[in-house]
Amino acid sequence: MTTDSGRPRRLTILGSTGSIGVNTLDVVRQLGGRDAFEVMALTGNGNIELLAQQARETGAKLAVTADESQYMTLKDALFGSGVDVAAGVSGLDEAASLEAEWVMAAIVGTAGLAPTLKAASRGADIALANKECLVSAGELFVEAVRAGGGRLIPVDSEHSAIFQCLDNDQRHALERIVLTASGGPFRTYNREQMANVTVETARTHPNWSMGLKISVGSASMFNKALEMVEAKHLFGLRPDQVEVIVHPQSIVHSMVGYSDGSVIAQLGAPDMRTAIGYSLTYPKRPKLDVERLDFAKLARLDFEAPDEKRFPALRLARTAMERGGVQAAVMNAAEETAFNAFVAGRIGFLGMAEIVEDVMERLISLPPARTIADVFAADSEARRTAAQVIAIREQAA
Ligand SMILES: NC(=O)C1=CN([C@@H]2O[C@H](COP(=O)(O)OP(=O)(O)OC[C@H]3O[C@@H](n4cnc5c(N)ncnc54)[C@H](OP(=O)(O)O)[C@@H]3O)[C@@H](O)[C@H]2O)C=CC1
Ligand SMILES: CC(=O)[C@@H](O)[C@H](O)COP(=O)(O)O
Ligand SMILES: [Mn+2]
Repeated sequence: MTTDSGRPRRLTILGSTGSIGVNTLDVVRQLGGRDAFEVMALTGNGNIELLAQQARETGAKLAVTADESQYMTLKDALFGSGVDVAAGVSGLDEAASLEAEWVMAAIVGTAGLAPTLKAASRGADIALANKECLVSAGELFVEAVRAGGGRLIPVDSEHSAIFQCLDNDQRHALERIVLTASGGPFRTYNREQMANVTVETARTHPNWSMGLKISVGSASMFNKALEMVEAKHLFGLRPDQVEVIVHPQSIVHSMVGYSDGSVIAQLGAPDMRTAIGYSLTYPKRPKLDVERLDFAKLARLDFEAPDEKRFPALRLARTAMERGGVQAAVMNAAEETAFNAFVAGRIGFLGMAEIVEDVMERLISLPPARTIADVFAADSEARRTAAQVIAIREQAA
């Protein structure tokens, strides 16, 4: 995919060693590899072997590990390759600063916010997989992209679907969006069954192959909770315009409802390369080697109302959106902290939502964020509070 001047399009992948990162590199290969794209920077964290391999294969200018202690390992792995190496927060900043026209934001969690903001502020098109940017920083993030002059192109499958279904000429007639949710591996479990699940079962998504954090988030439906807030900011919606429907097959990726009763949906196999490819070639569509839907084989598509009693994350997202201010940033940071505690075996599966709710109540009076620094402050406060709540629960147990 060359630019108008015929030179390869420059791109950077923040989080190239993760599930989205690997899929992005596959799409880049399918669309012409080095003939069509110039890879400026690739970043990872702990998976140094894969990062070095990707950097060599793509001829990246710069490879960055977020983990400073891995700097020498990465340097050694790339010895003689001509790839520059950097590490830590400053390394991520350097990666985001290189002149790539298109940046895939695929770092997991709030760690992705600062480098994505850096790329946005210098005017890069942002392909946004990292939903946490929008959940935490909301309008401030949208404004940063707007001020930079680049485009914000959603990659999250549901938001890509809505983006594909939204006709800008009909914006005035948009009534609602309907986010589909698989329901995760515990869709049919009762609360007693959910209380004792392991990380291994929680990370086993019925349809998608994804990183650990988002997979567990699908199981608790905190992924959908984050996506509700993400959608609100991406498409400028009121909270009551954001609906969720459980759709166990993950074939309908989401829908847009208009004032004449029409509902436009985007369908496809559960394969992130479609959304990634669209973000890379938008407004054109790429030709991709992904599965085509066979409707006769599919035979049926099911839908059911979500159960907010078994999955309180959805209720918490609605509360966060209605309260506004930094409540969504608090929800996001508390959830990340609770997720880490679940993975570490310190709390049970249901404890995650309980901790998030507790932290949101404790921090209900935090002032709204005027700047990104305020967002980071709220995020830190929520992590501190969540850590305290977890410690109190452990003492009581
Ligand atoms: N996976 C999917 O299909 C989808 C993902 N998303 C979103 O995309 C983002 C990435 O998800 P996914 O690819 O599944 O996640 P993964 O866990 O698979 O990958 C995360 C990436 O971030 C890097 N990373 C981890 N910790 C840090 C850190 N502290 N600082 C900098 N980099 C770090 C990892 O490096 P390393 O591996 O080297 O340790 C890896 O490159 C998330 O926000 C997720 O919600 C959205 C829709 C679908
Ligand atoms: C691929 C993607 O975008 C994920 O967010 C996926 O949709 C998770 O599925 P559920 O959260 O609906 O289980
Ligand atoms: Mn999604």
